[in-house]
Amino acid sequence: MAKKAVVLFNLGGPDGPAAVEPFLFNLFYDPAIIRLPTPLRWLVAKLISRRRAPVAQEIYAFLGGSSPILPQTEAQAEALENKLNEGGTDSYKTFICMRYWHPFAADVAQEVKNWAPDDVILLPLYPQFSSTTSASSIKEWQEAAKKIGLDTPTAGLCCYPTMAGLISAYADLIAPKLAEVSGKPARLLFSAHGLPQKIVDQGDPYQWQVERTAEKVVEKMGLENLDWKVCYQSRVGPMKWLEPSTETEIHRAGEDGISLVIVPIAFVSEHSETLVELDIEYAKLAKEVGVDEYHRVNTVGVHADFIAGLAAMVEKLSDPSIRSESGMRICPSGYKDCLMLAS
Ligand SMILES: C=CC1=C(C)c2cc3[nH]c(cc4nc(cc5[nH]c(cc1n2)c(C)c5CCC(=O)O)C(CCC(=O)O)=C4C)c(C)c3C=C
Ligand SMILES: [Fe+2]
Ligand SMILES: [Fe+2]
Repeated sequence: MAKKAVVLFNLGGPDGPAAVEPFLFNLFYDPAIIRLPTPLRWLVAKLISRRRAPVAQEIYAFLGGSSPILPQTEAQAEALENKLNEGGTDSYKTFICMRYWHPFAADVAQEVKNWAPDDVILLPLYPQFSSTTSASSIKEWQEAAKKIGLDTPTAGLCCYPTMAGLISAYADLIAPKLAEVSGKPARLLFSAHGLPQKIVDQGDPYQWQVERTAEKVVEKMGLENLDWKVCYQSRVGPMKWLEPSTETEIHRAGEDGISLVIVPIAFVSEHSETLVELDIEYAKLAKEVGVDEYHRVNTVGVHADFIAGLAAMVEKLSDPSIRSESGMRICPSGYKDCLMLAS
């Protein structure tokens, strides 16, 4: 029975008020986020994290001072481990690795090494690939693994924007929310975390993949004349970010005098961007600008279709014939645009 370690990657979040500023520093010190050389990047990260901390602390205060992203990811890791070990011949163990707060790659790589697996599978919990998320996490992992001499054969998954289990989980979660709309007609807003336009212009496939996810969900819903739109939330800083923004779309819905059903299309668990930004800030804005009804669809979380889809991809990755030479850059959904570890 082969031992297989599955490492789930996500962003991470502060585990208390004192962690907010150092968490933000780690985020802005990431060269995938702030693309400056080292001493300057350190200084910029210090300045931005100090300035942003009070705003972020207010956001996390709504959640009791900390992010639920780790417990949410733990639930997903447990569900995936159970699914993978269901009657199979391999023994799977899931690990969680966060990019900007604990558990960090250095500690998790050591834990994986101590478990002594025959195979390691890297699974970013980002359906759509971005240089700022999946690639940044995998790079950090590879550096940590190298440092401690973890040289177990490793396969990684770049992205899965149209994975069947993801799409059917969304369709299943959206349908009852659409049915809840009782007043004016509804528009479905697929809201993804934004990205500076410059990063997309440099070749990041995130926006393209987000659009593919939304299209597939709409196709799966099979509703005639469904009114829908992709938009981007959570802008930070003065740069131009992807458009239209979610705020702009909420204003437009108010002008059109319709209802909104909002779907977080790039997050697979609940955290500040869903529980505060979507549920509190945007819900308030929707009311102010005259949106008739505002409903928010839950993230896919531990939805059985999503977990089964992840498990199927992990099992597929166990087949060495579908791995590239480096073990990475696997794109089961056929996205040639995926740039992960192409270099
Ligand atoms: C698809 C996922 C994400 C992308 C792409 C992404 C890019 C990105 N984010 C920032 C800045 C911030 N993001 C923050 C929180 C946050 N971001 C994501 C996901 C993506 N980010 C998640 C899941 C979370 C929530 C974490 C949690 O609550 O646990 C924050 C902190 C919150 C705040 O201050 O508003 C910042 C800052 C940039 C600059 C960026 C791309 C360049
Ligand atoms: Fe973010
Ligand atoms: Fe890919």
